[in-house]
Amino acid sequence: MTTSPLFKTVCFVGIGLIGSSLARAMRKHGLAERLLCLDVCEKARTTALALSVVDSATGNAAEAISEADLIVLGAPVGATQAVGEAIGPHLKPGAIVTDVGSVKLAVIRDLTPYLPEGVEFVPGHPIAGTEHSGPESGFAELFEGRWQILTPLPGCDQKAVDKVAELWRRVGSQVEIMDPHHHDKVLAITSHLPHLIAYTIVGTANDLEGHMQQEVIKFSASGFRDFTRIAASDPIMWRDVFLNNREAVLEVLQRFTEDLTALQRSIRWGEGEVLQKRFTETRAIRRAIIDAKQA
Ligand SMILES: NC(=O)c1ccc[n+]([C@@H]2O[C@H](COP(=O)([O-])OP(=O)(O)OC[C@H]3O[C@@H](n4cnc5c(N)ncnc54)[C@H](O)[C@@H]3O)[C@@H](O)[C@H]2O)c1
Ligand SMILES: O=C(O)C(=O)C[C@]1(C(=O)O)C=C[C@@H](O)C=C1
Repeated sequence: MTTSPLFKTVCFVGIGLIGSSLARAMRKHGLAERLLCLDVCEKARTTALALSVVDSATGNAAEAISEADLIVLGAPVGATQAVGEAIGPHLKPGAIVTDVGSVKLAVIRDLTPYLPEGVEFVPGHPIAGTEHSGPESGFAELFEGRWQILTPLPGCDQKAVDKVAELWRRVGSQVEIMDPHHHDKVLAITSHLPHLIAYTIVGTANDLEGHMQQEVIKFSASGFRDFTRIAASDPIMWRDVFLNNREAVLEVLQRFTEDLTALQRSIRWGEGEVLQKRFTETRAIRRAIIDAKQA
């Protein structure tokens, strides 16, 4: 469905999987008059242009930013300070800046010092993605039926928050407003820890002796295959997530390690009822998630 444009000129800073998916969705729904991108990677710029994801692509911040009404930051979260430094001097009064970073407190900390008066920042995080990266991997439907979390700071202009929320609703997402600190704690358990576990288990399998490694690939059962999908996620993006949500991840990892040790003990001592009770509880959680999706 095509609707009236919400923004005149939109600039994506980082036109990878997420930036290019949002650009495609905005084009599909007619939400902007002009789509630009600023990316440090020439290949990403060329690909985004060749695929008509954007109308114009540049590595020059002044050119990209000075006319933009909405700026969407889609670079790895560890690049936020560099992005702030590059775009800050060129932001026009009245512009809205938003981001899609998987971590919120660190992005707010690293970007805010570079934002001039009269520019509103509405931090955001789409709970949608894949293990692929780059503009060639994006698709317009990525955000349909998914959550978009916004973590505006006190004092942020409500009109800017409403406009960014409207953008995400129009690309098919459901919007939730959350405190950034709470966001980082919730995502540490629902997204960051699962990725760490996947990286670990696939790494452990890879460290096995040569003949065992071959068997792992040959007989990879579906449970392990699911882990390998997650473990194929972008190394730079995930390095930055762990370094920038250190406290929340370490806290939840501590609890996870204790729970794992308790299960290890139950296996050692043959406590079948303990294992069965735990697995019954976790099966109920899976079913509740599926039911909530279907509701
Ligand atoms: N991949 C996911 O599943 C997913 C889901 C939700 C949110 N996110 C978040 O979205 C952001 C982008 O992730 P992605 O998967 O699209 O990454 P990606 O690797 O596909 O794209 C990132 C792009 O940013 C560019 N970039 C890097 N540094 C830059 C800089 N200083 N200035 C301009 N461009 C720069 C890169 O060249 C690349 O084109 C990350 O912050 C990530 O945490 C990712
Ligand atoms: O489906 C996947 O591949 C994802 O990992 C997506 C996923 C997630 O953990 O759910 C990954 C990182 C995000 O910041 C948001 C979404």
